Amino acid sequence: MKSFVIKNLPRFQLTLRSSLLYTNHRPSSRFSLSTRLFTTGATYIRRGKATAEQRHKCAAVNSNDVIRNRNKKNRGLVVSLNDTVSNILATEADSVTDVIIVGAGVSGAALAHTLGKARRRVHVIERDLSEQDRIVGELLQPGGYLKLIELGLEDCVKKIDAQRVLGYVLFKDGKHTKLAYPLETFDSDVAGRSFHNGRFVQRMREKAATLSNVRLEQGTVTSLLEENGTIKGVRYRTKEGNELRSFAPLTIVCDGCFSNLRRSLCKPKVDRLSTFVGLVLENCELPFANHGHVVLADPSPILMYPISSSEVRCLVDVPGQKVPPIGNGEMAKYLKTRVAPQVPTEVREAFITAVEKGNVRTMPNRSMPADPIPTPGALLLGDAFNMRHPLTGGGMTVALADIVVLRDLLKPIRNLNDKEALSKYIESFYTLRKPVASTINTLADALYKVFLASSDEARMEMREACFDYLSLGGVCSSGPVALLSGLNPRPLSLVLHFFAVVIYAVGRLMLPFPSIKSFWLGARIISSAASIIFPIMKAEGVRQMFFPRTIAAIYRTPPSQ
Ligand SMILES: Cc1cc2nc3c(=O)[nH]c(=O)nc-3n(C[C@H](O)[C@H](O)[C@H](O)COP(=O)(O)OP(=O)(O)OC[C@H]3O[C@@H](n4cnc5c(N)ncnc54)[C@H](O)[C@@H]3O)c2cc1C
Repeated sequence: MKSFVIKNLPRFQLTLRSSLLYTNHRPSSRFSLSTRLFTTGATYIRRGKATAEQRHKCAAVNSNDVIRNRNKKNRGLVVSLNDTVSNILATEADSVTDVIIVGAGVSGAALAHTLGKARRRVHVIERDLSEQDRIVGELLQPGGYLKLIELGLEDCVKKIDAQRVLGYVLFKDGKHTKLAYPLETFDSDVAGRSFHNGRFVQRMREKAATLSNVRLEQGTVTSLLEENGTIKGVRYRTKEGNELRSFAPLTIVCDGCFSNLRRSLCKPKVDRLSTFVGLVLENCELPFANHGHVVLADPSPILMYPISSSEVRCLVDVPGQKVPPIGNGEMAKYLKTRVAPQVPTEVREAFITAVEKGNVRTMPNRSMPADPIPTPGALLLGDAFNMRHPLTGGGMTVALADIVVLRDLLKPIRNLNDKEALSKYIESFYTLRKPVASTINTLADALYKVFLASSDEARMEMREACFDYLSLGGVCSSGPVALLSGLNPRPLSLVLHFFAVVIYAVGRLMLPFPSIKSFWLGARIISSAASIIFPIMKAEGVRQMFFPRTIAAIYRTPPSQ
């Protein structure tokens, strides 16, 4: 059997058996234009299994551009199929692809491997298969690592110079407090991991591509194909500019935080909270090895953690919608004069050197509660579906936890063309994922607001109390850290700790003797805390978060096989 090497995966070249279809990467002379234009038919032709009828259908599709654009404005990038052709396509596609995955980032790559291992025929379409250099998704919480193990992907954090993370250190006004992950009851291998996101994703893509039933293709999905309210597949553009279509009974959209395709599958309420300014610090040692560092700076937190044995990622939060422009030097000035004096002295020089080197990147920090529009044949996953502030590094943990839930739910469905069963399982997915996802989301957004510096005395009292509460140790630190790390993401525990901080903040104002001023400040702290947490919980869905059993769902737990 022949092998093909995908050349645009420089770090981990993917070697694929010739039975897989890689339209983009094949010597074009070996394939006719129609073969390259319609991948589904092409698979058959390539394998020499195409019947005359199938060849005919394939040609018919290529010669008929029957896609109409209906309600594009209101529905997002969704186009409708002409009935006749879609029937032909359904017959073709049913026998070839079970699941189309849009995007092979953290979610898409992990999902491709997971569904491939479950013997689904998967077609992954990813815009850029080369190794990305990004400032996102670089710290995987231990809870996320446990999910990686459940998915059999833990080896993807090996051989990429990933660093073990054992907890956090919080810095505030010259003081610091160490918060260890509660890992005592776990295997010694379990810990957080920090790494270059691109290396991690590339390892997962590589692993998915080793499965003969996973087809990884470089292309940009431009729209979802819909017929009578059911998503039938996608339309995409290859690297060479060819417009192709792919069809499957289930399309899972994992196109990340800037998703163009989410609009028809959810009601996106995106809130831009702040911006992370990312730098890489070289040749320096963090004050506490193997720990994430969070500085409660003014106006907002600074994060640091190792991403390799010689590099430290520094993410400076800039609140609001705007950041100082990079081009005219204002950003460098801001970082040197306002931020540098607040970073720990051990890394200050490396911080200034990194600013002067000029490799400064920015990324918006956005929050978006999951609000799906249940649509037969399609599903959103990852940041396309749900986002939270990245302060707590929860995004990958939520995505991987969702994949575990989805994998278990889909297991009993042998035929994904059974639309009714598929829709019911997918609806159960929205309910089953909620307690874990909404706990991590609520904690991230609430903690970010608590950690912001403010001119409001009540907010500053709350910030101070939160730092002191976490410094108390025992359950006061292990409880919140278990939530943050994804080791024990329970909504009730989150609410208890949040209000324990509020009571602690108010209680100490009353000592040694309460005064009218302290009563008034205490009332403002309570009101301010409520104004932080209740809107987030409302957006997440109080009922789904705390009382998922009251929501109609066909399965409360993944059905036994
Ligand atoms: C600044 C910042 C820092 C973060 N840090 C952390 C952290 O430390 N830890 C953590 O757990 N989370 C972190 N997150 C969140 C984390 O990055 C995301 O939750 C995670 O990457 C989501 O994975 P995803 O697969 O949904 O999206 P992505 O990983 O972004 O993948 C999306 C993929 O889809 C592809 N794509 C997009 N459009 C198309 C298209 N039309 N057709 C084909 N392919 C397409 C893209 O090329 C990309 O490969 C951070 C987020 C931000 C903003």
